[in-house]
Formats: sequence, C-alpha cells, structure tokens
Amino acid sequence: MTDLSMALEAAAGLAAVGGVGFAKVRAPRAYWALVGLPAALVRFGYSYRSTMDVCGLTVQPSGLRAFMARNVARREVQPVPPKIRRVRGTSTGLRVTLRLPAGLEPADVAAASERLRHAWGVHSVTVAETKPGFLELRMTGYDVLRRVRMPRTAVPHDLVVPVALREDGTAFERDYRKAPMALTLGANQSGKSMYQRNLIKGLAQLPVALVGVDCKRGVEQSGYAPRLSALVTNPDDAASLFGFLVAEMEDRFDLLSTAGASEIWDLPAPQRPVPVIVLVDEVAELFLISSKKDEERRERIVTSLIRLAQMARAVGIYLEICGQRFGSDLGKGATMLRAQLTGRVVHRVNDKQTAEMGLADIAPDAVPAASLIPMERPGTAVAVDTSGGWSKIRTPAITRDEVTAVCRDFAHMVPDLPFLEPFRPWAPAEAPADGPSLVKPRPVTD
Ligand SMILES: Nc1ncnc2c1ncn2[C@@H]1O[C@H](COP(=O)(O)OP(=O)(O)OP(=O)(O)O)[C@@H](O)[C@H]1O
Repeated sequence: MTDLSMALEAAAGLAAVGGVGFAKVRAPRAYWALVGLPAALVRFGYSYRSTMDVCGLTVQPSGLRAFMARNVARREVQPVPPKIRRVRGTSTGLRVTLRLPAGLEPADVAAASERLRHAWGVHSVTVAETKPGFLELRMTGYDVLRRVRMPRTAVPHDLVVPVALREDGTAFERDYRKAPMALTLGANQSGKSMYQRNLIKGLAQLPVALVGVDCKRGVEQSGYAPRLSALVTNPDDAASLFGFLVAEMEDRFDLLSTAGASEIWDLPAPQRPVPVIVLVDEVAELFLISSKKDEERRERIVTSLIRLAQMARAVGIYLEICGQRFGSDLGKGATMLRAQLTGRVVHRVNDKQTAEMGLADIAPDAVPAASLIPMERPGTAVAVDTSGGWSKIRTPAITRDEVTAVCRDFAHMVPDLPFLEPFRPWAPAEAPADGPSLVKPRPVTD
C-alpha cells in the first residue's frame, strides 16, 4: 500500500472515532463518497499494474514493443496489463473501462474478479463487456443491496421498466422489446409480489394496457384496479380472458398482414395497436384442477397461454408470469410454456429443483447463486440478462399503497380497448381504506 493511500486509510480510521464510522454503518453512501472513493482511487491507481500481474491478467508485449523497451528505453521488458481508458467514481463505487490486449478475454477478467475485489478492498467487482475488445470493471464500495436506492436516471421509458438494483449498482430493467415473455419464481415470502409492485409502478406510467390475472381472489392486484384494463380473479374468468386475448392477437395479425408489416413496431404510430401486458400472479392456480370437470378449462387456459407465448410478441401482447414453482409437475403444457418465457427472475427458493426450473435451461451457472439467497433478504433474486449473463438483484421496498396511488394518478392512461371492457375492474375515484373489493362482482362468460 502506498504512503498516500495509507494516509487516507489512517484518516478514515481517525474520522471513524469522530463519527464517520457511524456513517459507515448508517449511511454507507455518504461514507463511500467522503472516505471510500478517494482511498479506492488511490489504491487502484498505485497498485493497478502489480495487481493485474499477480492476478494473471497481463500478457507478453508484442515483439516491437519488447524490442523498443530493450533497445531504445533500455529497460526490462514487462508484461502488459489491459490499458485503462476511463476511470469514473460513482455514488456507489468505481467504474473502470479497460481495453483488452490480444490474448485476454472478458471471461479471464471475470474469473479473477474475486481476487481483484480483495486486492482493492471493495465490496464487489463485476465485469461487463461494453463492446468487442472493451470491458467495464464495476466496483461497489459497500453492499448496495442492503438498502436499495435506485439510480436517479432509472425511469420508465418506451417499453423498459427499471425494477430492481443490480449488485454492481446499476439498474436492472425489464425490457419488453428484448425479452417479451418472462417468468418470476420464488418461495413464499421471497419478494415476488414486491417485484410485481415495482413493475406495475413503472408500467402504469407508460402508454400500455395492463391486464391482471390474480387467482388469489385479487388480494394483490385489486389495489391497482384504477390503472388496469382488465382484472380476473378466478380460473373461469381467466379462461375467457385468454380466449379474448387470443382473438385479439389474431385480429392484430390480420392488421399486420394487410399493412405488409411483420410486427406492430413497423406500423406508423397512429395505426399501431396499444401494447398489452398480461400480469399473471401465481400461475399454478391456472394449472391445478380439483375435479374432472375442470380439465376442459385447464386445457383451454394452457393452450391459449402457449399460443400467446409463442406468437403474441409481434402483435405487442406480452406475458409476465409469476409463481412459486413452474415444472412438469404442474401438468401437460407447463414445460412447453416455460420454454417460451425468455426473461427469468428467481427469488429465494426452497429447493434446488425450483432454481433449476427457472435457470438451468438459460443460465445453469446461476443456479447455485439462487439457491443461496438468504431468508433475511427478501426481494433478492437472480436475474438472467438478455445477453445470457446473470446478476444478483434486489427490488426497492415500496408499499402497496404507494403503487395504488401511482395507479390512481395514471388512471387517465388506461387505453380504450373494447375487447377488454367486460373484464374492466370497477375502481372508485378514491379507494376507501377498508371498503369492499374493487373487483367487479360480475361473472364473465364467453
Ligand atoms: N426488496 C425488499 N426489501 C425489503 N423487504 C422486502 C422486499 N421484498 C419483499 N419484502 C418483504 O418481504 C415480505 C414478503 O414479500 P412478498 O409479499 O413480495 O413475497 P411473496 O413472494 O409475494 O410472498 P407470497 O408468495 O407469500 O405472496 C413482505 O413483508 C415484504 O415487505
């Protein structure tokens, strides 16, 4: 360690006595900005070359470079680490852009991230490839998932909703254009509803139609009624709703074929049908049957869901499915439907098999991470990125009332979709504190 960084560390130690130590515990962000960042910058700057060398992240210099070093500069030929292109301090850590020399790949740096983390004394080091030949080292100075604060720049836009914070301090965004259909899994009390809450809070502000399927009698989603275009709370209504959605999908395909377009985004804005996002809470309720006579209903639901998952992306209908487990034990069609759901978020699970149901087919190396999420960290999950990588995320804690208020504020954005009108939930202007259910008690028939 250099004199300067030792001096900074010593200053940090002294300051701790005077109260900054308290800040480290209670306000890690402030502590990082005042003490951690300058110390980390110095430590990184002075030890970069030697750290990369001992971590095996250097290569032999090119012949010309070695010749110049030996004969012109008259010094020893040294191995070359990746070139530093940019160093940026953030409120949560450090970002360093590196240009990789020939012979090194991002996976080499990622494999050494644990060693780099200890060498530079930071909480975590993650590696993200920004473009071929370049990568970003994202270091966090403290555990950003302990108390989640989303970056100020993370706001919903287009069909992209920031829902959680990644371990590296960046926002995890649900992007419906990149991953149209998604699955969220997790045990009881693992934070699935909190994830949906964050999602609905963001989606409510976008020009989309929201469709709720909450077969737990609407206990979670009925609060969002002012912004929902449709809400069903039992499997019978869900079966008819999915029938209508499939019919709408077929109408939209007719529109596309008449216009000679392959997806709704090719259409001019005035002709483009509004995107519809279908949020299914606890998918098992749609699959499970209690008697033989429910079999036909189950068959209809599963067929419709599979058809939507396979084709509806092009016409702007997206599925967001949530459940505790989603395996072949749910019955015929379950694994086929799961295979169509590209976006995967897995919260704490009770068994390794559930983590495998969500992750093994897309990011098998993420399975152990999902199995190790501690109980005292609800809202923590492993999310698969559209690039095929994965990251640990945690949602910010928000209350249901907060989301209900947002839904009420954006109630004017409920689009005019006549086919969903029979399923429109009744929502009073001001929700009573503990009044009657917001769900229209009218049964829906085909
Ligand atoms: N990101 C978070 N930060 C802090 N607390 C959280 C977070 N996410 C969830 N919780 C808390 O954990 C508890 C369970 O969360 P939630 O209801 O979202 O879980 P769930 O998986 O939907 O449970 P269930 O399946 O039983 O409905 C709640 O008390 C909630 O406030």
